[in-house]
Amino acid sequence: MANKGRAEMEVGADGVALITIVNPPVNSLSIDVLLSLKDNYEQALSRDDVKAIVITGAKGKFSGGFDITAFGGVQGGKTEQPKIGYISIDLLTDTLEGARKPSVAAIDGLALGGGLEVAMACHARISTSTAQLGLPELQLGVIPGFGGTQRLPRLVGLTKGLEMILLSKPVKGEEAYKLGLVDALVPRDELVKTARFWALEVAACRKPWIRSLYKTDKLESLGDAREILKFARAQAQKQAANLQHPLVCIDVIEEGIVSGPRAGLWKEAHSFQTLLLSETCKSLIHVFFAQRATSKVPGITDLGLMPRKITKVGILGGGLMGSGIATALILSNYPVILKEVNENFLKAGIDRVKANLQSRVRKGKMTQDKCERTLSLLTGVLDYESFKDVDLAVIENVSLKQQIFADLEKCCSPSCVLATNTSTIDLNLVGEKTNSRDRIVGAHFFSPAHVMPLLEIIQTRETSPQVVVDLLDVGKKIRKTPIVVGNCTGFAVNRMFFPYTQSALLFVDYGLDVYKIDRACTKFGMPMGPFRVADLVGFGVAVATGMQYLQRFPERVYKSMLMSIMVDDKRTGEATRKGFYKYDDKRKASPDPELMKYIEKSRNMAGVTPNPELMKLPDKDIVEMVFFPVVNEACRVLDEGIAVKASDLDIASIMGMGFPPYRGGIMFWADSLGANYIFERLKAWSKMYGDFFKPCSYLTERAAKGIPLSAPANQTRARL
Ligand SMILES: C[C@H](O)CC(=O)SCCNC(=O)CCNC(=O)[C@H](O)C(C)(C)COP(=O)(O)OP(=O)(O)OC[C@H]1O[C@@H](n2cnc3c(N)ncnc32)[C@H](O)[C@@H]1OP(=O)(O)O
Repeated sequence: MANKGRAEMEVGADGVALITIVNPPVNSLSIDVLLSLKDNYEQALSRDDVKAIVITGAKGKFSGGFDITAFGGVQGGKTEQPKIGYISIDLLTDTLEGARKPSVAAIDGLALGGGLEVAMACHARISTSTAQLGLPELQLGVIPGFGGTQRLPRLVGLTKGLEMILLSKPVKGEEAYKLGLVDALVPRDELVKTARFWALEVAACRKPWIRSLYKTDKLESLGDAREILKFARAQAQKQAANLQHPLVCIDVIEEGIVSGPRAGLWKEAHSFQTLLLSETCKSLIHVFFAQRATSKVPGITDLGLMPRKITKVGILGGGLMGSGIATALILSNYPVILKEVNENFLKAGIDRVKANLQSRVRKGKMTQDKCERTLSLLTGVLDYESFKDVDLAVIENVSLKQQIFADLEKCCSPSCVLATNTSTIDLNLVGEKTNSRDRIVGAHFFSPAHVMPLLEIIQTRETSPQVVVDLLDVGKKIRKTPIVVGNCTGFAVNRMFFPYTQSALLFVDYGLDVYKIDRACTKFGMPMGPFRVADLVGFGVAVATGMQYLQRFPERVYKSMLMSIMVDDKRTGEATRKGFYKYDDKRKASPDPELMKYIEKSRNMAGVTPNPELMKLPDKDIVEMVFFPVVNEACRVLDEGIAVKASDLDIASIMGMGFPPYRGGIMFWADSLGANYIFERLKAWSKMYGDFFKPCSYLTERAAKGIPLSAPANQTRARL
């Protein structure tokens, strides 16, 4: 097999060996790179003409960390791994940090995970101000495994070290310098030169020769350290009660503080190995690659098309979504023209954008000055005059979309992409009165649009691949994760979301408690249960969406009357302070005993007698009852070719519905339980509760053949 990357060494006349990590695109540390690093080191240490060593990464990136592609091989038992502790102790600690010749890391671009750990094993670090330094391993379900749990707290202090590791939060060079993580900041073109000089100065004992593993000046006293660790444990459990690895990480850090850094290194190495094989790690690695795979769309991104440059965006409608989209765009430096129908609406739209930016200023995410510069990218207009030179026009939920598209066709340049933000509307209808159907595309943002990370890009049969490529590029620039889907009622995310609420409503009619369902879902890892979400979104939207589904899929909609009954009583969710929960002045939700009267009415209307046995169900069953219909619908979405691949639905469920990422997304989770198990349960429920649960043909077939739900189907009738 071809080598996966290498480290290259060049010895200069100054006596410095420059070792460069070369493994595009992010110079990840594959086993090949690490072994080659070791070879180079041994050579540098044995050569008389080498006085000091500088490590850097090729093409302006130090290293993106351990090679994540190798995780899968290890988990599947296919890749042989070096023995435990070989990299972190033998190589980085004993060979590199313990060497008789000093090493300096020259950091530009990124030093993440194992990359930063290599740098921390060096005796000094020089960085550019824009470099990103961090230990994001927890995001992947593991802990730093090359000494990071020991060295980072010793370099930046325990509190900051814990924050960076537990939140997987990198810092920029500037902050790293203030924290003492790097020793000097220099411009990019002076980086290697300064590092060489620094390394020679260390060798000549004119600059400190620091082994970070044994630094203690930044560490708190044992008593204080224990308090800090106790607080960190409580926080970690509060944030994600189902996750073990943050707690393991804190234990490993504690071991180093209590029993010394070498004991800490050993505990780290063993824990890393165990966590690597955990379900959480497997799920999170899957999510890492699935997220990157969403922008690889067969038949679109493999045609060699380059995204066209979008220099200006026009937005029609400055309501909640329009203003959110405008905010997202100007935050990424796109000039935006916002059109409204009258002065009042326009002012309200611009004020919303201002409020969105001000909220960032208040949270310390943006300076007032930057806020004003960003806002200057927004222009409000009342006519189409300035639309002549826009490259992308986004239409918010305005009535008369057809007319608007016909108008736009006349005003905009013939190459302008015409995008509509919609959650349900049929795109074919929207473009009916134009000759521009090839440049009409859906851009479904999730509210609040400047915060939520997902962007559904909806393609009709006529949308050109170029237009999709253009929108994928804009999506990436405004830091959204895009998924490309076909045109249908609800597209991918809402198609999956609908059965989630439906199933919950059905089981309330049959005797389950609203709050018990919500609790089971949040314990499973959802940020909110289906009823709390309905309160947040407002019943108006939920009831209207329900009607659309009823029209489109009458055979599998459960007609619960509960929400309509509550709407009749002006009880429509959080906005009215009363929904499934009641809300106090601070919008804190609490269960409302009054709810029972609506539930009883709903049960009467449905003609069902509640079954008290349902209240005895364990949380696991409730979760399955709520989510298996979602799996069933996800299977239909795949089968119909609305989504191209199962992993896109994993990302859609995580980013659009809040499905816990550490379960890998809806399809990945379903496969962990097995198609047959899901099929059997749905079949049993469909006998008891009706066709809402009836397993679809895709699920039935895969269950019968024992094929995983996410395995690609050769014969998928792609609608894209
Ligand atoms: C023992 C150690 O402690 C354990 C570890 O080090 S675990 C690894 C820790 N490192 C990380 O978690 C960093 C993960 N990577 C990232 O966050 C981001 O990729 C990044 C910030 C490095 C770059 O982001 P960005 O420029 O947006 O590019 P992005 O699309 O994400 O990545 C570019 C490519 O590099 C790949 N890549 C990124 N990091 C990688 C890694 N550590 N290993 C292998 N491949 C990696 C991506 O899969 C992608 O491949 P593709 O082009 O085939 O899809």
